[in-house]
Amino acid sequence: MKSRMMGWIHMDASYHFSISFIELKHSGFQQTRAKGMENFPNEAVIYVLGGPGSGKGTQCSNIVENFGFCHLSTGELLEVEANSTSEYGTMIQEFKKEGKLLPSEIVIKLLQKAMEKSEVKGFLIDGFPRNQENLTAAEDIMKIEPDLVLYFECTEEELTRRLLNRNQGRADDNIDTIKKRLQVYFECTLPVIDYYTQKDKVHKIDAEKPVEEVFEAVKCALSMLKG
Ligand SMILES: Nc1ncnc2c1ncn2[C@@H]1O[C@H](COP(=O)(O)OP(=O)(O)OP(=O)(O)O)[C@@H](O)[C@H]1O
Ligand SMILES: O=c1ccn([C@@H]2O[C@H](COP(=O)(O)O)[C@@H](O)[C@H]2O)c(=O)[nH]1
Ligand SMILES: [Mg+2]
Repeated sequence: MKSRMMGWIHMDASYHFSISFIELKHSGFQQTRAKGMENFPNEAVIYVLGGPGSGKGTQCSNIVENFGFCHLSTGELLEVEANSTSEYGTMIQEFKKEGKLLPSEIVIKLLQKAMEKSEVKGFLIDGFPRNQENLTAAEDIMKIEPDLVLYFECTEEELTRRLLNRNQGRADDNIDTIKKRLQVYFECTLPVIDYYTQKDKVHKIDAEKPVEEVFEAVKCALSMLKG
């Protein structure tokens, strides 16, 4: 029987955190090989990073369609949580509006739950880790290490243009919040990408190109993972 130690988080109403450890039994989880996943290693973890609007979600959809990974966007997980009866709903909406990063404890709890629930054990983790605190939580609490980091590089001008034209009703796609999100990205997330570059995990992709060309580069990066 396979088991793994994972951290779990408790938070009280005044946002104080404590972490305890529970042993999660994996015996009940099916190691299903989804269609398209046959050539990838079991439990592959791919981090998908890049500025807001760089096309992370767009390319993750393409990857899922072609290769069958489980796509987990932490921004979307937070949105779902905010729209539920969660006690953190207001906090999440406020942080998103300000383009600020939520405490790692909240994000990893949602991520852990989604990973445990997924039958497909190859993960595309979109938009995480995006600061040093996230990175430490991923390594020390979740005990996950990416097999590969896809880094979508794009200019600030193009990111801003795309976000202003996205038209998906996102409350943070307005110029004031976009400026704040970009600042957080440059200050907090680029150092995370540098960290994984030092570890030789990063595959940098020119995300300024049309969607189809970006996907060709993505396929090339994924081919390095195949066993
Ligand atoms: N290569 C591309 N060229 C032009 N437009 C693109 C490209 N990739 C994505 N887009 C468009 O840019 C917008 C942002 O894309 P997407 O939502 O995939 O970005 P994201 O990185 O997930 O952003 P966020 O971090 O805000 O979630 C969408 O309207 C999408 O259709
Ligand atoms: O790991 C995360 C992911 C997201 N956030 C907050 O959500 C918004 C939107 O995220 P997208 O990935 O662009 O959808 C982001 O600006 C943060 O406020 C987070 O805190 N942590
Ligand atoms: Mg996205």
